[in-house]
Amino acid sequence: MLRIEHLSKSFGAHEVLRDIDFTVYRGDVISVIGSSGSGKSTLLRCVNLLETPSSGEIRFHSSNILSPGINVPGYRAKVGMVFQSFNLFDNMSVLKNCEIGQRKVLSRGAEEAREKAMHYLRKVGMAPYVNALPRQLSGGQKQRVAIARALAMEPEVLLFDEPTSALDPEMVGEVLEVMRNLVREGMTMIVVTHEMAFARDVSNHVVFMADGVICEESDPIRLFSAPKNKRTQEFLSRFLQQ
Ligand SMILES: Nc1ncnc2c1ncn2[C@@H]1O[C@H](COP(=O)(O)OP(=O)(O)OP(=O)(O)O)[C@@H](O)[C@H]1O
Repeated sequence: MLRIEHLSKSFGAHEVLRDIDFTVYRGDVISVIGSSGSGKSTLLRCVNLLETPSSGEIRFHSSNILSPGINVPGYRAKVGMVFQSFNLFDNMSVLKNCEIGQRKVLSRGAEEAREKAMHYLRKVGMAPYVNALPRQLSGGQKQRVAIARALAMEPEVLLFDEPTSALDPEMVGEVLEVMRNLVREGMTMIVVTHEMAFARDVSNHVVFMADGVICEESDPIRLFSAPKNKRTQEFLSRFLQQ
């Protein structure tokens, strides 16, 4: 459903992504791992069009979404994103946060938007907090609201950019549990993560990046038990020592 072809991205003279190619099939759960600064977040931001690639193509159901005239909000509704820092609207209640995108981008009526918002807030266990403001919530609760907000758009693919990195350790589990439930339901996901256990146990495909290129990719069993690339081996052995 999503194909990235020869994607490169530079910030000035700094080439951050180089000739990235990969394909996402329906139901895939792809973890993107690699050291800090290897380009993982930039890759996800390019897929979501928060950054404009310097070259290459992104095909979603065979249309090139980098062509002029593409409906960017419409595309982002189908390819949703969950950020490390939640990106909730601070002045809006939990419910409003989950309704606003549906109203503005999908032109859903008030009642339908409310129903969908409630449905997905229940799914992530946040229905009791509909009237709360984000500042009244813990980090784990904020992230669960952010996931409900993305789900309320009923996307075909969800992109997660280090969804647990900003959380206190005791809150990581509740967010990973919500993500595991989505995987069980067949959600297609790309997850940039430092959670190696999630990458190994939950995804069906793992992409290892270093210095803006994909060094190695495979199913998690092979990648974690017998990495072929020297940089993958070094990266994983550092993690195993921790
Ligand atoms: N807007 C920007 N302007 C200039 N350089 C940027 C910008 N965004 C990212 N970079 C640079 O691109 C490189 C890759 O950053 P990116 O955040 O994609 O890496 P990452 O693998 O996600 O790292 P981390 O795991 O620490 O989040 C870094 O050197 C970073 O400084």
